Amino acid sequence: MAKDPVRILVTGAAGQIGYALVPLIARGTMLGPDQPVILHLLDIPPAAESLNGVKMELIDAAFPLLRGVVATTNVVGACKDVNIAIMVGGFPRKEGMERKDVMSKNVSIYKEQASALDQYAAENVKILVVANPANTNALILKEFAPSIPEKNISCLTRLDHNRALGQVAERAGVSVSDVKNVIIWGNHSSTQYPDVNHAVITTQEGEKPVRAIIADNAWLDGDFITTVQQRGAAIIKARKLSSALSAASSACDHIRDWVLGTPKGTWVSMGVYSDGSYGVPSGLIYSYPVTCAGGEWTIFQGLSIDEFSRAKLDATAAELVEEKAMAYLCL
Ligand SMILES: NC(=O)C1=CN([C@@H]2O[C@H](COP(=O)(O)OP(=O)(O)OC[C@H]3O[C@@H](n4cnc5c(N)ncnc54)[C@H](O)[C@@H]3O)[C@@H](O)[C@H]2O)C=CC1
Ligand SMILES: O=C([O-])CC(=O)C(=O)O
Repeated sequence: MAKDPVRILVTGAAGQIGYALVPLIARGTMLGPDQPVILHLLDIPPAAESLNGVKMELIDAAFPLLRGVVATTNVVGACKDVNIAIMVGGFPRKEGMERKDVMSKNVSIYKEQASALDQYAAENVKILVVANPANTNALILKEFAPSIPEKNISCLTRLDHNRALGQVAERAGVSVSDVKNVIIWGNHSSTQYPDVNHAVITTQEGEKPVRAIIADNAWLDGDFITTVQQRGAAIIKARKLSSALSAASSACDHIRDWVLGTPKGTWVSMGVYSDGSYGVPSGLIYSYPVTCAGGEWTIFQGLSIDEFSRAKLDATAAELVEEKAMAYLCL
């Protein structure tokens, strides 16, 4: 029997990530080739005409799975009955800025849109915050949407996770699909900790630790980490615009794994509400290794954390505590 369509909200849909993301959703990359979708596209009035152009192109592309497009500048109309919300709307940083430098512009958007989602979204809506500072925007959204369970609110660190997979694959000379179980800990910022200590590469002789195959701890503990931490800035420097196609693709990966489940023996990184796991203060949106099944994520427990890693997990947590205080000052 044909499935009922799922309503997916994309905010900031007239922007660069929005333009890359909506065709992926309409093609089935996010929820699979048999799942019809209705897209709800939100942007602000100055972008209304451009948003309408995106709607026209979606119609022109004749996507078989696309059962409807709502393009609006009205937050309530956009949030009505949505099952999934991808929150991209906001302002990107420019060269030379840190992501938290756009905090004052963006957190107030998340407070306002939290209320609309709280009141009008479908029960059990799953929310992914992409706009920066992503973890703190997601935390503000959580705090101002009291009826939405915290397990339904997340932020995107899958792009950092995918960047880490890409760096390891290039260095090891293997296919990216043979690398798994890297971890991004903490904030989607330059304090994030890309961790390969539990990551493996599939070889003809089975799975081998990344550290054994790459055999270059100086690189893994040095340039690898800074390359992933600074990749967003490197893209801005090169394109004069921040990452868009990779962000859109990673947002699809994030939702797909959350809804449809992670493959057996694999975890992915998601920014989720911390419960104190791995000694991280509770009450932050912190990126952890998670497995997903039945539409729910679970923090993967029991990994050993060495002294080098401990310091990095703590430093990125400390930045999130600071950002939380800064966000409340902005509101
Ligand atoms: N978490 C992650 O991995 C990544 C996050 N980002 C962040 O995603 C956000 C979007 O990036 P881009 O698409 O490149 O920016 P963009 O400037 O091209 O698009 C943003 C869109 O949001 C709209 N917007 C602004 N305020 C809004 C509001 N109140 N409601 C609805 N829409 C609103 C703008 O009109 C614009 O169309 C930025 O904050 C950027 O820093 C970007 C890349 C990766
Ligand atoms: O770096 C930025 O400002 C955009 C972003 O979040 C990323 O590419 O990871």
